[in-house]
Amino acid sequence: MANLLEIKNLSYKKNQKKILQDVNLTLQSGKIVALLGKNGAGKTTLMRIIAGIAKNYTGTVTVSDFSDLTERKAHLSFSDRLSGFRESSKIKQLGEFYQELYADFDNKQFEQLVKFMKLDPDLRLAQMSKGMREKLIIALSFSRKTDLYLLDEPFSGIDAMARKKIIKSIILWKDEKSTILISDHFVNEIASILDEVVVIKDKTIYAHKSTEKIRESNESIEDFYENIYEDEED
Ligand SMILES: Nc1ncnc2c1ncn2[C@@H]1O[C@H](COP(=O)(O)OP(=O)(O)OP(=O)(O)O)[C@@H](O)[C@H]1O
Repeated sequence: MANLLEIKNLSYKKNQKKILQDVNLTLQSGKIVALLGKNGAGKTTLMRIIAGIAKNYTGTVTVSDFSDLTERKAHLSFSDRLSGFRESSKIKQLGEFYQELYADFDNKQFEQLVKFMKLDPDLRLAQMSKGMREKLIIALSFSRKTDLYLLDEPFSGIDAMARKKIIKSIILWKDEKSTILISDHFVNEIASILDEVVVIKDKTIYAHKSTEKIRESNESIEDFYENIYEDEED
């Protein structure tokens, strides 16, 4: 099977401080993968590097065989908190904006996803709750037809119903060949849909295991993750 994401010997510093060191990670196509780690472990940083937003790293990052930044960006989608948009923008206007920005954006699919998420297309960003924003980010992300989806903490601070809706949409709208990397602090809420688990600890990829292997050894995914941090005190 083809490697969709390949990270080799990646290190990253910010203000002289080492944030990630010697990260190596290979993900194949068609997988749903959790990126786990406690606060400050480096999950967002790693996603920003893959997405080409954080640039001054050493090592190589390849997405669908593309390492060149422009080409790499065309083959991935990164949920970026909607920070670049005016608060007065309506949902449907964001759809139009994305359509101009990304050749692979399908506005029809966006309209369907917005409906599926029970969002009003005329709602403005300023009127939206955290959960509604997360749903919108998911709708925008999955309206692009791309190889790699990077979802940064899509479940933070949202209620159980919204979580279920997001998980359902991932299952329903995910293309067979695309790979999704989802960062979170907890794993239990997404455990059922995961193919693999990646844990960041001590500035690097501390563990990478398939959920099948974890379950084979009679361990729950949650225990597997918690055992990694067991001996640590905060
Ligand atoms: N702008 C910045 N300047 C300096 N250090 C930063 C900056 N942003 C993040 N860091 C540091 O980088 C490390 C990784 O942060 P990052 O946000 O990637 O972690 P995270 O795993 O996503 O955390 P969380 O779960 O809290 O979102 C932390 O030690 C943090 O202090």
